[in-house]
Amino acid sequence: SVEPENPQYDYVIVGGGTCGLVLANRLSEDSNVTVAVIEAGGSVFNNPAVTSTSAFGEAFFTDIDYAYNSTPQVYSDNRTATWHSGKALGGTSTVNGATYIRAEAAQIDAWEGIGNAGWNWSSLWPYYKKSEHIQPPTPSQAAHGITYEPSVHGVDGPLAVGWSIHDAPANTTAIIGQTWNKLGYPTLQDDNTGNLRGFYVWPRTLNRTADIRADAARAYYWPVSDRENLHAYTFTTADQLVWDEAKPQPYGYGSSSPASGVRVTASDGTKQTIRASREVILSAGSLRSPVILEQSGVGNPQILNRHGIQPKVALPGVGENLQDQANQVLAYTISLNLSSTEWPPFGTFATANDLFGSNTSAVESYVRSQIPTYASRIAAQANNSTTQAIQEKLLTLQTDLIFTQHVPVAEILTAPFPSALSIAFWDLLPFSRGSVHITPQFINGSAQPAINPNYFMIDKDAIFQTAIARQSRQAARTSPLADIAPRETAPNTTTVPIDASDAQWLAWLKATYGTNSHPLGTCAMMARELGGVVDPELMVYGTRNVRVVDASVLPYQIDGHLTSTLYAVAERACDIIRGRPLLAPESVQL
Ligand SMILES: Cc1cc2nc3c(=O)[nH]c(=O)nc-3n(C[C@H](O)[C@H](O)[C@H](O)COP(=O)(O)OP(=O)(O)OC[C@H]3O[C@@H](n4cnc5c(N)ncnc54)[C@H](O)[C@@H]3O)c2cc1C
Repeated sequence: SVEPENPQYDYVIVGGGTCGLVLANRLSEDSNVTVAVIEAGGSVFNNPAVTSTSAFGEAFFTDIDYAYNSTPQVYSDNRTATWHSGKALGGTSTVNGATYIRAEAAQIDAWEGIGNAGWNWSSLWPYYKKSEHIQPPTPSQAAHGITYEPSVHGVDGPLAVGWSIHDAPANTTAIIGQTWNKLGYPTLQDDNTGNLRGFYVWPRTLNRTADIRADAARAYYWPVSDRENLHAYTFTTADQLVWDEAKPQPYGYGSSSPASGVRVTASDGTKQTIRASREVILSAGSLRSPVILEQSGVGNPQILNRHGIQPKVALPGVGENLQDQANQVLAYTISLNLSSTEWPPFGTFATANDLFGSNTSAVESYVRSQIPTYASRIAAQANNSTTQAIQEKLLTLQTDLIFTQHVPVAEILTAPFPSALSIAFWDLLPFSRGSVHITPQFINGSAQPAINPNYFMIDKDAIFQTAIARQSRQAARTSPLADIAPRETAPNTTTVPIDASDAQWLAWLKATYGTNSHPLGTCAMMARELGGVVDPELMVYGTRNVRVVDASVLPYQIDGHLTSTLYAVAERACDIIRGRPLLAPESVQL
């Protein structure tokens, strides 16, 4: 079909990914409004690397994966890390591990304290449920040790959540669960209650009956794709926002005229402007939404001026505050004959007390004493976008969550495969901060943006990662797991001896980490004076009709995995945008 030149819609959504398609669906529920989605990728509806529930990793480095590279990491041997990221309708939900685990309640409650009135666990809770429909464990899965708590799940949302028909054999659930119980971790009835400490067999975003991945497109887009008021521009890249210069800047200096649309490039190189009569909403993900803002003149004037971009809104937090977790894997031979073809869904969440035991207060004292140093180090690398005092406030909040509220700090996945056992783990709440920004090469289309997570910049992260590695190894050396995993092959006890020092562990950790693929924080929802980019209504400060709704708005790392929380945030954002009454907060009673 022939597109009208410079077509106009009420809402233009940039990025048809995990959050973008929630917006596309909910905003177009109102047949009186028109909605456009601009998506750089295409449909993966029939792509087996996406649809198969056993294909994790098969889409990596294909044409639906951006496969971003970080800059050389100066605090860890100058290695670069590869960040997979979906380029398709459905975004990263089409290539991810599909794990469905919500955040820890106290972390979401803490959002309110940094300028986000109305955002807390109780107010997000009904939106977690609104997005989900749970498929209870089958009798056979229940016999394999899978449990759940019906009252905490949604029953009629678009997103299918459940356990795969290829679930791991019964004996491994018992072996792994008993091992973690022996180490003091309870087995949870359900890990989606907001209290994560313990061992659990987690559900995934999949349709069990059809045995197919439930990505954002399958859940939110395809069921409504024939709506006449919804149009997806696929294989189309958004370059920058267009401002209506004829209209006044509402807030004087440092604010913009309204955005009137988005300049896009189609796959054949044709450029056009898709006009927005109400709003432009960026949902291009943590690594792209901030650079689209920068290309549109919203960001740190020092950076914009360096690239010859006229600043429209001075917002130094754009692209800063990037946080990701470092992921590591211990490997063992296995003496069981397993037939499972799945990634076995066994997770353990550990608190600082679990990791440090009687040494916890000493670790807490050390971390608290170092906050000024950590804060000054973060401020020094942040392009003059923040101060030591601001970072001290933000790090103190995180420290309180860890040591006062006892939120889990480690996620450990114990995964028996037919040929090996792996134990993957990560520090959930790193203090290191980095950035993503435009470069001349990115602007001329020849390279990716500059992505620098600064892994291990802060020694707290090294201390925690080392303790988590030790705890993971201890699990492998505890029966009954020790009986089926007789020999460690990575790192092995020669490289990292059983009584290895912190320095020996750290050398191995820095040489082998990979990204955990959970980047966030680069358009943080936070008070503007703290470096925030969007307000509690997800509106970009200094603009009047540009919002961001994607992982970049999460202000700091959370427990669990991101999509469950992102679907909930996007659902709540839709009610905000539509001006509808928000769902009533609910407290979780168990
Ligand atoms: C390997 C991997 C495994 C993961 N495993 C899990 C897991 O098991 N469970 C979990 O909950 N989370 C997991 N995550 C994290 C989670 O999938 C992401 O955090 C989440 O999907 C991000 O959603 P988003 O809406 O922010 O961005 P995305 O879903 O990435 O959507 C952004 C969209 O914007 C498009 N886009 C970008 N730039 C432009 C542009 N200029 N013009 C037009 N379109 C553009 C992209 O193509 C993409 O479709 C994983 C992530 C990865 C990479």
